[in-house]
Amino acid sequence: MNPLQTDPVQALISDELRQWVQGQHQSGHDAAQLLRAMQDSGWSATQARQVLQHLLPQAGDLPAALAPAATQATAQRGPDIRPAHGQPWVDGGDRRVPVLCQWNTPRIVVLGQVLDAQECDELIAQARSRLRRSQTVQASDGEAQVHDARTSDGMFFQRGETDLCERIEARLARLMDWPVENGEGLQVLRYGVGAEYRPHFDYFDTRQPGAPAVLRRGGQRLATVVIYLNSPPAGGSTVFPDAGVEVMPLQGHAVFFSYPQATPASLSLHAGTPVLAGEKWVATKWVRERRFD
Ligand SMILES: O=C(O)CCC(=O)C(=O)O
Ligand SMILES: [Fe+2]
Repeated sequence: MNPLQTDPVQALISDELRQWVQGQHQSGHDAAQLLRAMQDSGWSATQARQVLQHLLPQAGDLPAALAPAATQATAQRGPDIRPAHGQPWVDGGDRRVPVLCQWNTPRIVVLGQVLDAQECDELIAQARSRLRRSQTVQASDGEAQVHDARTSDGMFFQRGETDLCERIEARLARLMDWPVENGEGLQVLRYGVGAEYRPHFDYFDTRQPGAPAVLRRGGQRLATVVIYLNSPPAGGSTVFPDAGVEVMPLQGHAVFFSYPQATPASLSLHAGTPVLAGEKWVATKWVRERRFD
């Protein structure tokens, strides 16, 4: 055991996870239902039970671990990037893409050279004149709003808007084994010195009044690919606080992560850390459950 972590269970519990468990419990979901939801998100039964027992001591004894067959039967196939037969790369259709690192819970895959330097530079050039201060989706009504948590400039391409977008989208669809039509258009972001994207989830919170409007087009988001279009001299990594993972921004590399269940138990909380020198440019692809029009 790591001598620095005196309570390994507490180390698993972020504020978001705590609030989610307590909120779900208060709104009538019992500990067994929460155990199932956490297992469906990829948690081991042992760790999920430890977390639930810590947060809901009043809930009493939890059921034994769910049989794997029970969770697998409810699990649906979603977008994923998985190298075959222990190979160090995945097939992107028009190129082999190196897999540098991968995690299972949460599912995170770090890829090298998804885009070459020329493609990165071209995408930046196509996006530059269309940048506007980035917005976030307003939870209350589904409208886009400028927000302090997100201090970048950004723009969206339509899906297939340029030959380059089409080529990148076909490559990403092949890598994720998920239809091009289920993807939102590429978003390009530029962060200057000090700009960041504070910890957030990419899925939509279905309890919010604005959710139906957002979900009507293509359903829930299931996964994200963030592609680094340049290499900032310092800062600008992508961090996953619940997974203890930090991905460094290097031109052409990318990080894929998925959240099959749209809850904090997905452990997909992530942030773009402040840029300390120069600029950071990324392209983000979000993919949905169904066709996105
Ligand atoms: O800039 C980053 O590293 C993360 C971007 C991100 O989280 C997003 O676009 O949703
Ligand atoms: Fe994000």
